[in-house]
Order: sequence, then structure tokens, then C-alpha cells
Amino acid sequence: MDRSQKGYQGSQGLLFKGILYVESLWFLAMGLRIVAVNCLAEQLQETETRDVGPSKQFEIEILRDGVVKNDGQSKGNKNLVFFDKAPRAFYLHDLLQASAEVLGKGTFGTAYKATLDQGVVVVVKRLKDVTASEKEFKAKMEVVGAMDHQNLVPLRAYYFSGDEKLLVYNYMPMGSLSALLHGNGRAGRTRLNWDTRSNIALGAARGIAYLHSKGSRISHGNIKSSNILLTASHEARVSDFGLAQLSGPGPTLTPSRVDGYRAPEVTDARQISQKADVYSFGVLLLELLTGKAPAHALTNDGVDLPRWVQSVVEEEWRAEVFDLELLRYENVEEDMVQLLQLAINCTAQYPDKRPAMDQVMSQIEDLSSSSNQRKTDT
Ligand SMILES: Nc1ncnc2c1ncn2[C@@H]1O[C@H](COP(=O)(O)OP(=O)(O)OP(=O)(O)O)[C@@H](O)[C@H]1O
Repeated sequence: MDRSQKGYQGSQGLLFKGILYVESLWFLAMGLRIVAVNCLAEQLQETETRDVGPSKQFEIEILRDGVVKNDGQSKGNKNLVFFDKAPRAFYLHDLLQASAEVLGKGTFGTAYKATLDQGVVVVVKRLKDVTASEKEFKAKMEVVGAMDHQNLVPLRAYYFSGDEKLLVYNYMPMGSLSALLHGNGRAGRTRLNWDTRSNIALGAARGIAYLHSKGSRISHGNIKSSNILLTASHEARVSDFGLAQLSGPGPTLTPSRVDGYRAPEVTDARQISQKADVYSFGVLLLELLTGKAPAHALTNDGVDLPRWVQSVVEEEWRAEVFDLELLRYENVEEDMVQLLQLAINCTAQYPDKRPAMDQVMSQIEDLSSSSNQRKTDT
């Protein structure tokens, strides 16, 4: 979900350590209470001996880690697990003391931007409704943490305790494709030209194809424009891989698939498949081409973005489909039409009719190299 769609909360600078003090990270991030950690530590130390509810349990565990670290030992921070490809750069205690702001609330929890003392900036996702056991969770995190590709946002570390599950990612300063294409609470749309959009499509396709290449049972499960993050040079990085299967069954999904990206055969968010990813990627391509947000594209008749595009194309009003911004550029219409056709193929009703992700990637690569060739020739 995009900042603009769920009400971006603004950048209330807060001490992450204040998380220890209140019942929920969310209220804390809203700026309701800020408390010095020493004072808090003392309070929680006292509370620990009393009968405490589950919501305090995490705070006490964190406190233990923090106290051990202050004693000069590192073993108390064992619960923040880093991966081999990203060696430990900080401890849980450091993370909890970082200044933090809410980036947004998504399907799986709330995301915070945290700035550590050393100037390291990360994103911490606090997962909600995780039903996986500790063993299942850790096994899943090992799979996610092993993924290593330039078009993926790497998972740096995770934390698992009875009540709290935190994921730590690199912070991507340019934010998401969704925020750029549709604007957010603070900023309007950013003009994205055709070259940038087709390059984003290519990068995202490569990231997803890499995931799919790791095994037929591996799929992303939540491809959408708020999960396509961008570098300063607008290179795409796919984020949020592997979270869909950690949570319990969500609310029953309606046939209109309110979030706009979900394939018609998917009725439970955990039933993910590679062909369902291809469908979601096709919707993402349509979003890049039309400039329309799929979640907002549902009309009163329940027509979603793929069906709307299909109907317009069938009536040969193709030019009506494209984002007006794109019509400003010369000599790109042929490329746009080819990408549109690929998007239509990806969003086919039946999974078997959709291409595989490596084919999708190759087609975008071919498109991109012939477009570069044309530019060199002229
Ligand atoms: N590593 C990151 N760097 C910068 N911004 C991020 C990062 N991860 C997430 N965001 C942004 O934080 C906001 C919340 O992200 P989150 O992933 O929690 O929810 P979402 O993408 O909106 O929905 P979902 O949970 O369904 O993926 C989004 O605007 C997202 O683009």
C-alpha cells in the first residue's frame, strides 16, 4: 500500500528507543510519548518482576539485550540475526535507540525508517499476524536472506521473539515507484520518461525472474508498485519478497480483487505461485504505461485495470490507454505498444496462458536493446 493510499504519517522524528515505552510502535511513531531510555530501563526492570501482559514481554526481552550490551557483552544481542552476505553492522540495542519515523502501514505490518548513530539508515518492518512457528519463520528467513541480486532489496537481518518479529532492510532513499508515479501526501507526481519507465520494468522483471529461477516453489507473492523501490539513478529494486506465507489466512478476498494486482485464481493471499506473480507484474506494466494506480482503477462496474485496457485496445483506441506524459516523447510508440501487448499476455485470465517470468524478462531485454539500437542509428 502506498503512502498516499494509506495516509502517510509524515516525518515525526522520534527516538526509536521510545518503542520500549508504549504499547505499540505505531502510537509511539505518532509522537504520543518519548521517554529517555535509562528511565524506561529502570521502569521495565521493575515491571519484569511483576505479572506482565504479552505486549510488555517484548519490551522486557529488548531490555535484557540492551542491558547485556551495556555491560560490554555482545551475546545478549543474539536475537538480531544477520546473514553472511551482510555482516553484523549494529546490535539490536543500537537499532532501538535510533531515531525513527513511520514510512507506512502495509499488508504485513508497519515500516519504519531508522537512523542509527553511525549514520547507517535502515528500514525496520514490524510484522503483524505472523502464524509461522519459530522454526518455520527462521527457515523462511534463511531462504529470503540467501537471495542476492542487484534488482532485489536485500534483507539484512531479522529478529524473532514470541510477540515481535522485525525485519531489517537497506533504506532506499528515492522511495517507491508508486510514490513517484502517483505522488504522495507531500509531493506530487514525478515526471518519469519512457526510458526510465522501461528501465524500471526491466530491472523489476530481472529481480522477479531471479527469484523464480531459485525453484519452482519460490514466488514473490506481493508484486506491486509500492514494493518496487528505486535507487538514485532510478534502478528498480524489488522488496517484500517471501512475507505472504508467514501470516495466517487474511480476510476472504473478493472476486474484484480490491488491491488490483492479484491474479483472478488467487483467493487466499498465501496461495502464491509464479504465474500469479506474472499476472501482478503485468498489472505493474499496465500501471507504468497508463499512469493509473490499479487500486484506484476499479470503476463502479468493477472493471479493473487489465480489463479496462483490454476493452480499450479491442476498440482500437490504443492511444487512449497511454499516460499523457508518455505521449510527449517521439519514436517510442512502437515500444510502448509492444510492452502493452506483453502486459496483456501477462494478465491473461488463465495462468497457463501467461508467459513464464524468464520469457517476460527476455522480451523486455529485446525491446530495450532494439530501442537503444534505434537511438544509436539516428
Ligand atoms: N527499504 C525501503 N526503503 C524505502 N522505503 C521503503 C522500504 N521498504 C518499504 N518502504 C516504503 O514504506 C511504505 C510501507 O511499506 P510496506 O512494505 O510496509 O507496505 P506496502 O508496500 O505499502 O504494502 P505491503 O505490505 O502490502 O507490501 C511504502 O511506501 C514503501 O514503499
